[in-house]
Amino acid sequence: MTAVSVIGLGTMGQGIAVAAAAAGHVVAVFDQPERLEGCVRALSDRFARYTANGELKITAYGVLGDAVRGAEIVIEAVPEDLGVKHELFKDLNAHLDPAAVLATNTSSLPLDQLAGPVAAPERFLAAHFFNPAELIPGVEVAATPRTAQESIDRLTTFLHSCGKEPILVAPRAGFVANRLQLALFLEALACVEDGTATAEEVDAVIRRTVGFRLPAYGPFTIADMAGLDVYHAILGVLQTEYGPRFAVPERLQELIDAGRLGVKAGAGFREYSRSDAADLVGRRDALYRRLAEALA
Ligand SMILES: NC(=O)c1ccc[n+]([C@@H]2O[C@H](COP(=O)([O-])OP(=O)(O)OC[C@H]3O[C@@H](n4cnc5c(N)ncnc54)[C@H](O)[C@@H]3O)[C@@H](O)[C@H]2O)c1
Repeated sequence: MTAVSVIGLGTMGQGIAVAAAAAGHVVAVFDQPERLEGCVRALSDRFARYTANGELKITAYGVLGDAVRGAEIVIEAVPEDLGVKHELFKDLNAHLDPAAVLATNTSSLPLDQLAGPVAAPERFLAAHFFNPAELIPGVEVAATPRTAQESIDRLTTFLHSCGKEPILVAPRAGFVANRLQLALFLEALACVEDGTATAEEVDAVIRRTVGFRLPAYGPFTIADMAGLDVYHAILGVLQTEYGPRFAVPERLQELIDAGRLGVKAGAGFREYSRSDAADLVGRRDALYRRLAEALA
């Protein structure tokens, strides 16, 4: 059981607090005093929806120092504003336990800039949850060069204990998920603007085709299964039609030149044995059947 404090009890802070409380951790929460009551009410509702019959055990504080006293892990989810986060970190310097790990839930702010006023940078890192945080299993974890390995280990242990899957990525703006989500969004918008489909039609295509695939495998495994030569041919057509944003990347060309065409060649972005290839298809099909039923 870990003593965890969640600072900022809006959309994300509520979900993070629900996930931690449902896992049996000792949870303290803090928000601006005038908002605290409403935030805690919303948090209670979310907890009830999440657990159905669990009892919510959190303590809400209107004073920052009280909320983080004795906390082993502090997660901030205040607005995505460098100034607001810096002010909070300055205040926290005076109150944090010397061993406390401080995790930011920033979506996009570069971690080295964010770390500026943090008094103990070796215990500062990012834990990027996704909304709704109580339900979405993945959490991007990013550390700066100054973050101690022990802090990463303590945060990931805590996340595992909440049933989360921490995924370590570099501390670059937007990490991985937001870069990919925004790239998809920009191309979706281009489809609408050039008249290929309406926004509703784009949403339907994503939900029922490429989005339907993604719970099984990410873009590299999907590409290996499709065949990198197939991707190469499609990119050639799209580049002619839509320009250089679809040019064949050097990395893809190198793999193709080396004969690494994907699963069918035994290697693409990864290596595959014959049994791997059969497993990939078997697991994919089993999951898609369950998904199709669940979504029907
Ligand atoms: N909303 C999302 O889908 C999402 C997803 C991942 C990450 N994030 C990130 O999480 C963070 C919070 O986002 P959100 O959507 O929950 O915002 P939000 O506006 O819903 O909540 C922010 C909360 O912080 C409180 N707050 C403001 N200043 C404070 C301070 N000084 N001390 C304590 N509390 C303070 C506000 O009263 C509010 O309740 C941001 O960094 C955001 O980029 C958001």
